[in-house]
Amino acid sequence: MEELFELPLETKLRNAYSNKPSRGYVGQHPLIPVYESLGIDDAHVPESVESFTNTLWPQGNSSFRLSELDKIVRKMIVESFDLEKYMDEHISSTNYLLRFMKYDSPNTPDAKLGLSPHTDNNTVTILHQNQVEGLEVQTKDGRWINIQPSPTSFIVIIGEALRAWLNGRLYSPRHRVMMYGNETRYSLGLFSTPKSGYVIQTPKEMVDEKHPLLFKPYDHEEFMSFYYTEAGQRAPSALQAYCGI
Ligand SMILES: O=C(O)CCC(=O)C(=O)O
Ligand SMILES: [Fe+2]
Repeated sequence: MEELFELPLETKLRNAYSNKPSRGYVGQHPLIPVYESLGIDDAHVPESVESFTNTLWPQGNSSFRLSELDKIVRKMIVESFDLEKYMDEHISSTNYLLRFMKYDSPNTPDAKLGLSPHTDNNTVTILHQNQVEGLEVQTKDGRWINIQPSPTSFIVIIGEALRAWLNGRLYSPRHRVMMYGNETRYSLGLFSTPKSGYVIQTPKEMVDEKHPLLFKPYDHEEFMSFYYTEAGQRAPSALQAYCGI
């Protein structure tokens, strides 16, 4: 992964530009200048990953199978809520975005914001990073806890799309990246994301008197258009503002 970031910026931009938000190259943002990332769309489609990796590693590279881990996690969740009859639809209604991220070290005694606090809007996020700390997750009572990086584990984060589908039964935590010290941080995220045109609708089994319906059915891609508007960015919960009941 480090070689990837040794490419000149112009090459990365030329190779990886995308019109869709959070796909392709993202970086040079004045609020978080230490952050750069590269997102590969349709990361579960071998041809799309191959064409991307061929551009970056013409000498070849091993294939990514992280999507299997995502499916295992989602199947376990579906089973634990007795929603097996929705399994096929749940699994087949997502695409994958694979994103590489680079956070420059601040090289100052002060911490620097690497990525602003947010919840993930997609279904499930799987993260892995080099041995440089920085990811922090907010507890329900507002405390930030530091996630210790491990070379042998992945971090799984529940996204808002899954929270909405499960009518709030699972929590989608706010998280951020804070950079300290003088080491560059690299991370990799696989984001399972509802397909465009697929309407996320809470199964009736998840709704009862104790658990009234939280969100109207919604299309993720249309919600993302709202998310990037001023109203979406200002709302304490963009999903709540968009389709909350
Ligand atoms: O770099 C990380 O560890 C976190 C990235 C993240 O939260 C995101 O891209 O949504
Ligand atoms: Fe995130």
